[in-house]
Amino acid sequence: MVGSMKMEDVYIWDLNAKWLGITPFQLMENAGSGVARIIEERFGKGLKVAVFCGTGNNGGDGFVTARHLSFENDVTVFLIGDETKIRSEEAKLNWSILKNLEFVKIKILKDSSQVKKLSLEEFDVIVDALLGAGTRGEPREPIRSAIEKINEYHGKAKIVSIDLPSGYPSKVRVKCDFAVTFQWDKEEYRDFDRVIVKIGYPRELYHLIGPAHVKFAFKRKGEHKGQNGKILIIGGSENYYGAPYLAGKASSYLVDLVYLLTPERVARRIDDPNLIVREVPGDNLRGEHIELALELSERVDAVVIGPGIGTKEETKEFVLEFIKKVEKPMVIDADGLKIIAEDLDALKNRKFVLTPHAGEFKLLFGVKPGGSLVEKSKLVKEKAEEINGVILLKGAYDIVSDGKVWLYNKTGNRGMTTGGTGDVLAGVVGSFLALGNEPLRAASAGAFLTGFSGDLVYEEKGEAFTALDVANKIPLALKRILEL
Ligand SMILES: NC(=O)C1=CN([C@@H]2O[C@H](COP(=O)(O)OP(=O)(O)OC[C@H]3O[C@@H](n4cnc5c(N)ncnc54)[C@H](O)[C@@H]3O)[C@@H](O)[C@H]2O)[C@H](O)CC1
Ligand SMILES: [K+]
Repeated sequence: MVGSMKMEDVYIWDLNAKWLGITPFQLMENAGSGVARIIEERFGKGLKVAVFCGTGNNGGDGFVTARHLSFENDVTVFLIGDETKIRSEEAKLNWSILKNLEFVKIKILKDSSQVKKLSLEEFDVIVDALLGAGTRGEPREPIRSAIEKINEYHGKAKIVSIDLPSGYPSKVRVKCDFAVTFQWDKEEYRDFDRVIVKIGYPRELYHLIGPAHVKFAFKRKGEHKGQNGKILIIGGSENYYGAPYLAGKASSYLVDLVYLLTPERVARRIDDPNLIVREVPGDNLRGEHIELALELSERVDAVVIGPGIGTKEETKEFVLEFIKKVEKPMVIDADGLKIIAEDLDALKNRKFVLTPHAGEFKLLFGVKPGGSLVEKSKLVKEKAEEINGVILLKGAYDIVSDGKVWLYNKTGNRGMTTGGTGDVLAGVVGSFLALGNEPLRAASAGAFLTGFSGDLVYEEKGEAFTALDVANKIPLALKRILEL
């Protein structure tokens, strides 16, 4: 069991499950049949059952439960609300199926006066499918009266809530004997007895990075200029100018302001109006440029350090000093990784994502990742825990870990081995940091979005494409993901 889950995780798994092709119809069928099975296991058959349904998908689960219990039990469905309010396709389908059955009694109660008049003496079991995860605020009428009506029979009939006691977490909630909840034990659902049933999610969903990670990471802090993330890219040297440019280009699609700190000869080669280039004299960044770099870092939300920065002695001093002093979350990539490999202590109390490929991983940790996905993820998790930060190990499947959980990303293709896609990735991960995400989310979303952009380029061009193609495909990739 992977500990307790946050609701946000559940929404992410839901969305990624859909991306895998698992439909809400399957989930609702499995949910409702799971509840029916638990009821029959616990209370037998030949029961008089009342199923109280709302007009959301919690109610939809109730429709399915009623169908599964019908005929062998005497089932009455109470729809609390107007049937035209049933809105999801899956709930509508299950409602119409129910209405076609002869052996299910249906009562539609639209207002609370009708509900208050109800007597439920005859029922052995009352199923509460009024409200579930979609509850917003205190229960409103007529649902409220239905909750109060059910509670009149607490201790007389068996009361089984679907997913959670309706009304929860407000104090007006169903006093159920237990709730049947789905697939994982949400930490928000703690103070009631519950039975967990699986409803079709593959367990590996906990480890799969999907489009939902990008959707949640691409939150826009505010709609005003400059509130949507500012990033500083530090890189370039006498023999590399493309790397910092690619990282900056990728970032320019995701955040509002992109600063680029680079030696003058690199700066002269970059004439992209989206990038605010700050140059230092000479061929390489070195110790005397620390102050400028730190001063610039104060203006941004996140930093990417390493693309094309080179490994001259003078540059090593600059990189290590900067990493120790910077106050912002950062991505350390490429030559930056080679430099800190000599002094991992520089990472103490820092907030960072390392983005090594297998060779850089070996340089950092003395062991080359190999074997199965699980073996590699175990190694990445172990090293991430050791350095107390996030590692994104690039590969056919990228592996991301913060030392507590591990995730893998399947997007991307063979064409991505072209030089520079690592720089694009570093810029994308840095941008998600700049948008306010924790390192694990930033790395996960960055891996998915970069690979997905590469997949869109592959669809268009086959394997012969450049890293700049990948960077320029980010807007379309993001659009596709946000539409899912
Ligand atoms: N992925 C899963 O885990 C699955 C969940 N299923 C079930 O779906 C519900 C969540 O369904 P949703 O439609 O989002 O919301 P609800 O049915 O819980 O409620 C929405 C419904 O109720 C009205 N409403 C909201 N707040 C209130 C209120 N305070 N008072 C009165 N009415 C309220 C709102 O207008 C809607 O009409 C989840 O709990 C599971 O049971 C899937 O079926 C299986 C997979
Ligand atoms: K419920």
